[in-house]
Amino acid sequence: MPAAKQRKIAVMGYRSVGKSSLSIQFIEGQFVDSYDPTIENTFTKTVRVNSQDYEIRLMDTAGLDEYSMFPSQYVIDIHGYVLVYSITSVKSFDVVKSIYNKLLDITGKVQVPVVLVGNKTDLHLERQVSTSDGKKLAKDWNAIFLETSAKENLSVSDVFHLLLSEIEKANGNSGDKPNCSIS
Ligand SMILES: Nc1nc2c(ncn2[C@@H]2O[C@H](COP(=O)(O)OP(=O)(O)OP(=O)(O)O)[C@@H](O)[C@H]2O)c(=O)[nH]1
Repeated sequence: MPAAKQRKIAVMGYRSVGKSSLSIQFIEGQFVDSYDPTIENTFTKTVRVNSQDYEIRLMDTAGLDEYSMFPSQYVIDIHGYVLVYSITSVKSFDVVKSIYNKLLDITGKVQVPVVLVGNKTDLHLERQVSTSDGKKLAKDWNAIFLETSAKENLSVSDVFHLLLSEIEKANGNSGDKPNCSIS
């Protein structure tokens, strides 16, 4: 059995889009229906994907807006990003675009492993961002796109599993081969 790989993932987006709820649903398998703004939280969990164990450190970050500087502590050492908006908020969709542009700017990379997540699909009557707009944005970024509901635990673990695969690809690994790159 290959040794567990350590992967650091940052969950970012506008306020109240469900970053903490997605993180807690993935790590603890529960949904807490209360709102407690996050300053910063780190969660850890070991998961197995494609016969490889990963020790995930999940950084649940404070909500940003289009005027926020990209927080420097989420540039170095982060292997991949979960960028979250709420399907009930156009503003949160705009903010996620601004975060992505700042991320590329500050890392100086043309591409980083990203999963774009449209959360709160259970609130379909309040939808303001269409699935096709989300898909199109992710295509422009060459990123993975998923719609989720942290409340109903819909596609939540897929977000993290797919991001781990993207990180492997970015490291030049197609799957379960040993990772010898220095990234
Ligand atoms: N209906 C519904 N509500 C959700 C979902 N995800 C989160 N919420 C609610 O949205 C509110 C904000 O959720 P949080 O997870 O705290 O959002 P956050 O993005 O971490 O917020 P900040 O820490 O302020 O950045 C809470 O009341 C959650 O219960 C979801 O999938 N469906």
